[in-house]
Amino acid sequence: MQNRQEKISQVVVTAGQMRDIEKRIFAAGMPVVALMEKVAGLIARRIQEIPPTSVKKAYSVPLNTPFLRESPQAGGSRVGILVGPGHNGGDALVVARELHFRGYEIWIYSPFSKLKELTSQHLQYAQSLGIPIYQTIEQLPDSDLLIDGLFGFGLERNLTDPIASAINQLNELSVPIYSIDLPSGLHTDTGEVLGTAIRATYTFCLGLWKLAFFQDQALEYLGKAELIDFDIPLADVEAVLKDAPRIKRITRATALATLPLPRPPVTHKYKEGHLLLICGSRRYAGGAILTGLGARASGVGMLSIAVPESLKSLLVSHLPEALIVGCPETETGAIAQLQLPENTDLSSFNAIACGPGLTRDATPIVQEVIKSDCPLILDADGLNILAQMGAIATLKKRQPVTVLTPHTGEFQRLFPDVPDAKHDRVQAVREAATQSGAVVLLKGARTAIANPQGAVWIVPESTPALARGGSGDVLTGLLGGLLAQAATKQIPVEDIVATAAWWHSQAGILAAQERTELGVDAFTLTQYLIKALT
Ligand SMILES: NC(=O)C1=CN([C@@H]2O[C@H](COP(=O)(O)OP(=O)(O)OC[C@H]3O[C@@H](n4cnc5c(N)ncnc54)[C@H](O)[C@@H]3O)[C@@H](O)[C@H]2O)[C@@H](O)CC1
Ligand SMILES: [K+]
Repeated sequence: MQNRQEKISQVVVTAGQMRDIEKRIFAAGMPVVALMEKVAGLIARRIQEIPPTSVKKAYSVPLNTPFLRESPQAGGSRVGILVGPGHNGGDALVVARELHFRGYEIWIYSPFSKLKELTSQHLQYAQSLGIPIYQTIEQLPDSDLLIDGLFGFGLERNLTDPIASAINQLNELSVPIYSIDLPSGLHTDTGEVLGTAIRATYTFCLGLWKLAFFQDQALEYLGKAELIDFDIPLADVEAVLKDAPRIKRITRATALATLPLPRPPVTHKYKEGHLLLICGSRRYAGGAILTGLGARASGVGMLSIAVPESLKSLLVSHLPEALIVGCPETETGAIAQLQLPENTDLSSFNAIACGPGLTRDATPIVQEVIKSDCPLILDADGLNILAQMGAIATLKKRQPVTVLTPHTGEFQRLFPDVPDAKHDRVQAVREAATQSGAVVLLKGARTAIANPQGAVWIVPESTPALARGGSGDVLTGLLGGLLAQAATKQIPVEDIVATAAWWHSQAGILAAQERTELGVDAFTLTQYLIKALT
């Protein structure tokens, strides 16, 4: 049984779902006022706890900046509170009041003339405490920290002046900004910037993770993100999400539970999966090695690698444990024909991963594996060839599992008619999967994986260190190895794909921590895969 915290940390909601969950809580009797007190109290506490060194823009704040002390000296810590018209502004005003009583020097920026009732009451009380309130940006005194409570999930249209230009000016100050719920100006679901948006140093996401936190276009605005769990009952979450296809964050606990560990005490190599990699060409020999090393790290029982004949000895020297199948090659050095060992055909394998380094000259090979009845992963040139064949029509004819692992460019070539790959990556990957019947993994800063029923997994953390040639080849091998091992188990394919993507990201994160973001070449990455689990 997963505990509540683990379950809550997996959930990702849209603004509409969050509103419905909130409605249930209020309908059950929780007073709105009490919930705001509770949530804002938690935020105020976190603001006092966060050490300045963990803050991205900390260079703009001297390390001993007093505003972050538990008990700041009176007059030493200046916090500006940005207040919007809705309950996001109400949260910010409760934070203002709490920090005021903790000895911080507070001022309030409240540019809206019409506020929701509760927000207006909090503003009135703040004023009665003598906290200065300003309506225009020009009046604002200096501060050491800004708290952004302009808009939360209630933002529904583009920001316009004067608030848009005020946000632009606030972003220019070299002062850290902590956003409440999400940086004001971001669309809660797509993460799009609605006119302009606060560039936060830190964001306190309230209650449940909102979808924007996992959309690539939002990342540079979010800063460091943290979930403030305010005890939303799981029953309310379940009641609202019930039949809707879920969007989930893959956590360490889920990924580890999906890995084929521990192994049964009595087993043999073929029981632990037989993977066939089809990869490489004279031009791209390294891709085949990296794919093989990714597969090696998966622990797969048997690994066969089909490459052009002229690459055979190279592959043997790098992967002595693998069965290297040298194939006849074209004049250009691509695989011309799959020449599998005697008594073996494509159905002998538990999974096939096909694509890295093939070149488009291997088109007949890709056509052949698509016709096979073996679970299949297509990557790189495998995807480009599939795109030429017409991805959706081709995949619809295929019965067994297919996994596609495109980056954004490949995705657009595969699914030219799926709208919005730039506007909303999560929606795009979901449509691609439902239309094609494949499990689709869309690579990015936040990789998203969808199954044909529309369920989505998101890899919640990664590193730009992985934006490097060959790192995708490693993922393909790793994923192939896990898929082959899962062949006899009842694990949903998308769980395996998400686990592979999570593992790949974790290895990148660990390698970048030890070697900087410049030190994570694809070969080095393969050396961190096992380390990331231990
Ligand atoms: N979901 C929950 O259970 C809780 C929510 N709380 C807070 O409540 C927030 C949501 O509150 P609201 O629904 O009041 O929404 P917001 O506070 O996000 O703002 C909505 C207000 O902004 C106005 N508005 C929207 N777009 C605008 C634009 N482009 N220009 C100018 N005005 C615009 C709307 O008319 C409305 O008055 C959350 O983000 C969170 O901070 C917390 O107080 C407590 C718990
Ligand atoms: K906000």
